[in-house]
Amino acid sequence: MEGIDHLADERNKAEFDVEDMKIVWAGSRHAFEVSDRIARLVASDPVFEKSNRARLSRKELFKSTLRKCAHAFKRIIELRLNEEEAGRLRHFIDQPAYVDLHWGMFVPAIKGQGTEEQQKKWLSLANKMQIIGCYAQTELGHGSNVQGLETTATFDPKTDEFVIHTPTQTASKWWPGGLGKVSTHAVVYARLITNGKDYGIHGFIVQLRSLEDHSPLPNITVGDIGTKMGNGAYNSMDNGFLMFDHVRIPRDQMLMRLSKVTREGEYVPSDVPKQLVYGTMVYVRQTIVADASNALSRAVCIATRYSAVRRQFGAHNGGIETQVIDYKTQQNRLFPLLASAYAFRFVGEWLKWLYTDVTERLAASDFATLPEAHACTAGLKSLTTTATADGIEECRKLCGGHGYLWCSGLPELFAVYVPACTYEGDNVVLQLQVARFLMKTVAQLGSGKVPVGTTAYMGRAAHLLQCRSGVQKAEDWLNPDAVLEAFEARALRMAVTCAKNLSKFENQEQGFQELLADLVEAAIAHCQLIVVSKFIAKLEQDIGGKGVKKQLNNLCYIYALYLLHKHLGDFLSTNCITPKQASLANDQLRSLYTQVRPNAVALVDAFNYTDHYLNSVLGRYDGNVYPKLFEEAWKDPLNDSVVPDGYHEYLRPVLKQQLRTARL
Ligand SMILES: CCCCCCCCCCCCCCCC(=O)SCCNC(=O)CCNC(=O)[C@H](O)C(C)(C)COP(=O)(O)OP(=O)(O)OC[C@H]1O[C@@H](n2cnc3c(N)ncnc32)[C@H](O)[C@@H]1OP(=O)(O)O
Ligand SMILES: Cc1cc2nc3c(=O)[nH]c(=O)nc-3n(C[C@H](O)[C@H](O)[C@H](O)COP(=O)(O)OP(=O)(O)OC[C@H]3O[C@@H](n4cnc5c(N)ncnc54)[C@H](O)[C@@H]3O)c2cc1C
Repeated sequence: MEGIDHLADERNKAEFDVEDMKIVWAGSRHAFEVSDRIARLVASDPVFEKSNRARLSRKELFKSTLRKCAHAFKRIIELRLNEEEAGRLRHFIDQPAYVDLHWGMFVPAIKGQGTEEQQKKWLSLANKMQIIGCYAQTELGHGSNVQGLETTATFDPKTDEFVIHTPTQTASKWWPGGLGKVSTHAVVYARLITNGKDYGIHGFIVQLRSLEDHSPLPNITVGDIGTKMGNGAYNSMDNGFLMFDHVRIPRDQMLMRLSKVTREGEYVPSDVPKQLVYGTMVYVRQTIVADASNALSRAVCIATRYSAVRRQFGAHNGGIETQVIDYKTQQNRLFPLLASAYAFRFVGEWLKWLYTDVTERLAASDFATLPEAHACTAGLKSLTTTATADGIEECRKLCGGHGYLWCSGLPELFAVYVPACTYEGDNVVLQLQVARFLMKTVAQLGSGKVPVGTTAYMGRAAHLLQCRSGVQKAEDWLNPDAVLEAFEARALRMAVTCAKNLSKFENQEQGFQELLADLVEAAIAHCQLIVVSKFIAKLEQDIGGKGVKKQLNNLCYIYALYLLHKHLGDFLSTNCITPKQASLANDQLRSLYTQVRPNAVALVDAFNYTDHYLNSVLGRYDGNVYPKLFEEAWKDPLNDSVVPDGYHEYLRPVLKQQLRTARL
């Protein structure tokens, strides 16, 4: 059956041009061409083979990760890949590794917080990987509460050095990726103390290991924190612990772009907002949002192809059974995830734009949009990673029993992805940042200050607080204004209710703590509005290609109406819509599922994933699932022998015992 496309019928049904959709998904023809070329390069290189990852011991997995990283670096140099191509190469190799933190956090931290001189010195080493760095912020005792970190950096004016110290066990750095076994350097976040005064958290570049033999430098204790969830999965990463015993570093290894300590030990605060010390997190949260659509689309691609291959029930007189993708329940679970993958793609594109914009403004000393950029990156990181982690697990269930096999690709994808709900900010803690931002915005509504950007809708409070949806028939829910108004009214009303409840407390902070759960829900409503509005904005762009826009339109309204259905309680209790209108939204949703159905396989083909990248028997491009499941089963080490190891010691005696008992 090799070579036959079992999904050909599905592909023939498509009502749009997949090649054009591939360009939309990639963001541009250029981005598509780069991704396509690099994905094939990775897939054809045996060093990047990954189908046996689950069977490797932790040590073997880690060593093979080092090999892949070294080989990737060699290929980048040999092929003279530029930054974009190198990034795609790492992406398609698809194995969490120290390089993610080196390129993803260490380098950006120095770029964002180092002076020009510091950048020149450290980036020239880091860019050539003559040093390898990580981002050492979290401690055993504190992760979310960054202000609560305990590691100290005390200035010693006698020697012009900082003394980095771990005063307690809970002050040990704990979690940084790449720290455990690889990094030679770290950006360490510590409390800056000079002249006996504590100036709070600042970043310092600290060398951890010898560049000659890789042994830890004196007074540094460092190691791996242990095995994490799942076979293979995130265990290729050496998340580490780190303790300092009065380790000395030169003063100029404090990252001094924002604030400085002089030779005399005087602290010179920055004239820019001190929150910029959190800048690396804003950057990484933005990349995590862009990455959410990768992970979700991957799971959806597997579940969609397999749902078209899999048949259950419905056969009459020995005829062919029903493809499970034809069941409305399957569609109701799968298609909103397909729509979410596209929605997150477009909101990720927009967030990248927002980040670039705020970076340019900051460079020109315009800090006005920083709070919004923080709220958007925090809130969307939280929203998209939660939905993606839940979505991957849903895709596993959509694949029935076979989804639970490692070779479906879904268990490992889930185990690799799910910590995204925690790292770079716990998802609840991050929504509370959005809630604080919303409460501030609501409080300013009467002050004449006009809300802008993603909170501009709050400026129309007079209308949005009292409007009633004008939807009268199912098709009215395809009107962007009707959808936006419902989402805006819901978000605003939830935020205003929280603000009103807050005002009942004499102590605002105490009130905030009391209302945490409601505040998180209001923040989520605001973030969902952002995603819906950016999808609608995408549709207003000039999108060419046969039938492409129609498909995107369907997906956009599936995303919005599915959210409306899922959060119906919010929409009804805030009186934004009536039960009748909710029922019309459901009718429309069912109709959209019917329209998407013939296009579903082509819509996941548009992700342009290679079989290597998917690493899934169920998600194979050719749909040839069953023979390949057998092939994988035969490869399992348990099938190396017909009679298992341990039979003579542990099975035979039991069986014999039972036999004797049975005869009695
Ligand atoms: C191919 C490539 C694909 C890439 C694909 C992805 C790759 C990705 C691989 C990932 C691999 C794992 C990488 C994990 C790497 C870690 O996990 S690194 C560690 C990350 N740690 C965290 O995120 C900690 C979370 N905690 C925090 O961010 C902060 O402490 C909190 C929660 C925001 C609280 O801050 P706080 O200063 O204690 O308190 P708060 O009063 O709330 O804030 C003070 C002010 O600062 C503002 N503020 C707070 N944070 C910020 C900020 N970040 N910016 C601006 N302003 C801020 C607040 O709004 C507030 O403003 P005002 O109201 O005063 O005006
Ligand atoms: C795979 C992985 C990789 C990581 N990589 C790095 C790295 O490279 N560098 C690094 O420095 N760190 C790294 N981290 C650490 C990560 O950033 C932290 O774990 C994360 O910020 C969450 O902090 P925490 O562990 O202290 O959670 P906690 O804050 O202890 O959270 C525990 C619970 O308390 C709740 N909670 C906490 N505070 C509040 C509050 N104010 N209000 C309401 N609820 C609250 C949370 O919602 C959560 O349910 C990594 C973590 C993981 C899992």
